[in-house]
Amino acid sequence: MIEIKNLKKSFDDKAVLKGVDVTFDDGKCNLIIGSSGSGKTVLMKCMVGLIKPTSGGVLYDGDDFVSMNDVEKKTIREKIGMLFQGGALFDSQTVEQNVMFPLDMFTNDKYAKKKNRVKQVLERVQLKEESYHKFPSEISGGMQKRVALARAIVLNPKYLFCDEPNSGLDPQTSLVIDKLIQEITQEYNITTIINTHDMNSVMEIGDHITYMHQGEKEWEGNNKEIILSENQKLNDFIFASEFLKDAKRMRTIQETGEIPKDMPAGVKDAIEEKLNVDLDGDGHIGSPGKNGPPSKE
Ligand SMILES: Nc1ncnc2c1ncn2[C@@H]1O[C@H](COP(=O)(O)OP(=O)(O)OP(=O)(O)O)[C@@H](O)[C@H]1O
Repeated sequence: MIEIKNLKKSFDDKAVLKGVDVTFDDGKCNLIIGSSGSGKTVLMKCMVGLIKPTSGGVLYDGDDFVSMNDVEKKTIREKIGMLFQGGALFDSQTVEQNVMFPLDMFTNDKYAKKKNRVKQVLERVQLKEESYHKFPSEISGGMQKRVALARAIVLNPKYLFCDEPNSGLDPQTSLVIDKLIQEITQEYNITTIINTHDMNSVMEIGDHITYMHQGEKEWEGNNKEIILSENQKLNDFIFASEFLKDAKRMRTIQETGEIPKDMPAGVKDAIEEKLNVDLDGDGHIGSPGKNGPPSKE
């Protein structure tokens, strides 16, 4: 668990974070959303120690990272995995070498043990052995993201930070990467924080969503609550963003009664709840057995 306590950050006299309080739980995909300049990246950088906050706390399982000395901070950093925007793979190293890099840096393990661990995580992200000796330029964008994810989890992190994990990917590949991050988060009970602009991700894997607006936490909730939220700023943000296409789809559904084939299940369920109708005829409003009232048949 990571707790952010009254976190403030100013650059000169410009307040960028104005006292943020939020808790990110284990085993959950915690998404941070908000328009450009709202403070998402500064918040994430304060959490991993790349920026020193002006005041407030960042508690990793109860221990305040901000007030730790360098040795203590190192023990926390060793438990953090990071998936950078664009993947940030080393172009001149093979897939296997890229994933082995953190093991070379932070462990004294023998080569055979490291190789075995690399194989294990590459298998976990479903990368075929034939790509292990390829260079990043020789594999697709989706495969590069898998490699970057494998590298982020190779040291068994307790906390995983992902900055725009879907940037540059098509919607279908984005969904695959989202699902992979979600599965890994649940499987290893990781506290995962994802900075994203992708509303499909919000609907698919948003266990907990923090909406940032002008340096403040304006709203928090899950992917069902976000659709039903009456928060005006949040709704303005949602409808001004990529989600517009889903809003349009919603209108299409209302007008024609047809669900677009490529609509993610989470979006469909949320729209069912918003409209209070069973669009796909599965006998439920929202996801079966979990959310929403039973359909009125
Ligand atoms: N090192 C810095 N020095 C001065 N101002 C900064 C610095 N880093 C960020 N800022 C300012 O802080 C504000 C918040 O920036 P931040 O990068 O956190 O936004 P964001 O929500 O992540 O936006 P985006 O979605 O575009 O990445 C912006 O006004 C930015 O100019």
